[in-house]
Amino acid sequence: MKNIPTLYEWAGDTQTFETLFTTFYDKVLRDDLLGEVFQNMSANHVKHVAHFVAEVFGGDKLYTLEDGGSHASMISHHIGKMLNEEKRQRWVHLLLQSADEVGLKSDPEFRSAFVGYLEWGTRIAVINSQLTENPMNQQEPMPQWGWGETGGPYIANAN
Ligand code: HEM
Repeated sequence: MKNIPTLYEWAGDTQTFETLFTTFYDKVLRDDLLGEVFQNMSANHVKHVAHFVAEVFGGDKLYTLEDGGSHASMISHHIGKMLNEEKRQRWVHLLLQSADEVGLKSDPEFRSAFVGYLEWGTRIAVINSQLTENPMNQQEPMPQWGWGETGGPYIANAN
């Protein structure tokens, strides 16, 4: 097939991601397990995470060019947070619930790629949250996610 859209194009636009994460963090802040974890999040948190994921999915570079973020700065937000599997699973669960609620594209291929990214990203977040220092170089490029990824096993300090 020619002209395969990026995950971002298939999902919609920046507003799609902002709506998704607005609904998600509404749930997170009311959640018995995650509410406390995010109680001090910044006013821009929702927008930043939406922009980060949209950029990873092939959208405009809003996180790196407008929000002043980088892959390393995203990682730094998780360092020392001591996240665990229970919290990770709740995070994924609430995001998938939000995806259905806001009517995110639900075809099997898109959702497979979406869940694949969430599994990857959240597991990296938990691993990094056990560290006391950010292992990532500021120059590291943003990750990119497409319709079928990973390319090999986990290598410590590579993410
Ligand atoms: C695909 C997975 C994930 C992505 C893309 C992601 C992305 C981000 C980004 C971009 C920020 C910085 C936001 C800002 O600039 O204000 C951030 C902060 C944070 N994330 Fe994540 N995250 C992921 C998974 C998780 C998970 C699973 C948890 C917890 C269960 C988590 C907990 C946090 C916390 C506690 C912060 C800092 C909040 C604060 O400022 O107080 N993240 N994340």
